[in-house]
Amino acid sequence: MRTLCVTSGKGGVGKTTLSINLGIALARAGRKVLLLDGDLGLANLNVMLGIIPKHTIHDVIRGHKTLAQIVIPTPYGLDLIAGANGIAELADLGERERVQVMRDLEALNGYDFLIIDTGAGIGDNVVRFVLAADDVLIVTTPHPTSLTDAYGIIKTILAQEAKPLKLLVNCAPSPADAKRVATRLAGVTDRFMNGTLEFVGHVPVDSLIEKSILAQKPHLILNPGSTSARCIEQAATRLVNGQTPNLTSSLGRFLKRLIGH
Ligand SMILES: Nc1ncnc2c1ncn2[C@@H]1O[C@H](COP(=O)(O)OP(=O)(O)OP(=O)(O)O)[C@@H](O)[C@H]1O
Repeated sequence: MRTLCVTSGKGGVGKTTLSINLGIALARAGRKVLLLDGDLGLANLNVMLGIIPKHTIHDVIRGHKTLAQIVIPTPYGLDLIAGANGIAELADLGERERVQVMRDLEALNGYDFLIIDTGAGIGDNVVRFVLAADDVLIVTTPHPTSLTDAYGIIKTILAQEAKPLKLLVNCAPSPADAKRVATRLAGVTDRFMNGTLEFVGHVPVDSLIEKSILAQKPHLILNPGSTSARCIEQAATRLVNGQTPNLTSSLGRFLKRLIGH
C-alpha cells in the first residue's frame, strides 16, 4: 500500500474535493482506496460525502474501537476514516496505545492506496503527515497568494527531507496557464531548494464541482463526463503512474514515521 498526502499552503484551494475525487478515480481504475481525514480542526471529508460517522479516530485513541471497526465503506467504491481531529494525539500516546494503534493499522491490509487529506498550512501535524507519506501532492490555484503559500510549504518540506513532490493546479483558467504555473514553481523548487516538483495535471474551474459539494455527492459520481472530471482522472493516472502498490504493507512504516517510533 502507498500513502498519498494531499496538502496545500493556502486553505480552500480544493484539497478535500480533490482527495475524494482522485480517490474515486483510483477506485474506478480498480485500486482499493482508503481515505483518511487528516484535516485537524476542520474535519469535513464525511460532510462532502454526505456521511454522518458513528465513530471517528477519537474512539480508537480512547481505546473504544479498533481502526478496522471505524472504517466506513462509502457508496462510491472507497472507504473512509472520518473526523481525524484526534490524530494530533497520536504523537502523545503511551507505548501500549501506540503499539495497539500500530497493530490496528497493520491489520487494515488489502488497500492499494491510503489518501490523507490534510489541513492547510505548515502546522506540525501537516508536516508530520507529509514527511510520513510515500507521496505528497501539493494543490495550488494560479492565484498569487496560493502560489506564495505553495512555495512556503514546499520550502518547509524540503528543508526537512529531500522528498520528490507532485503538483496539481486547481481552478486553472486553461491548460497552458496551469503549465506556466507548474513550470514557474518547479523552476524555483529546483533552483533554490534543490527539489523536484512533478506536474500531474490541472483542473479547471467548474460550477458543477461547487454544486456537487452542495449536493454532498462526489463530482465524479454526479458529473462523470465533464471536462473537469476527465482532468481529475488524468491526474489520478499520472499520480500513480508506474506505481505498483507494495504487496507488503507500507502502512506500518507510514505510522512509524508519523508517530516517531
Ligand atoms: N475546480 C473547481 N471549480 C470550482 N470550484 C471548486 C474547484 N475546486 C474546489 N472548488 C470549491 O472550492 C471550495 C473549497 O474546496 P475544498 O473544501 O475542497 O478546499 P480545501 O483546500 O480542502 O479547503 P480547507 O483548506 O478549508 O480544507 C469548495 O466549495 C469547492 O467546491
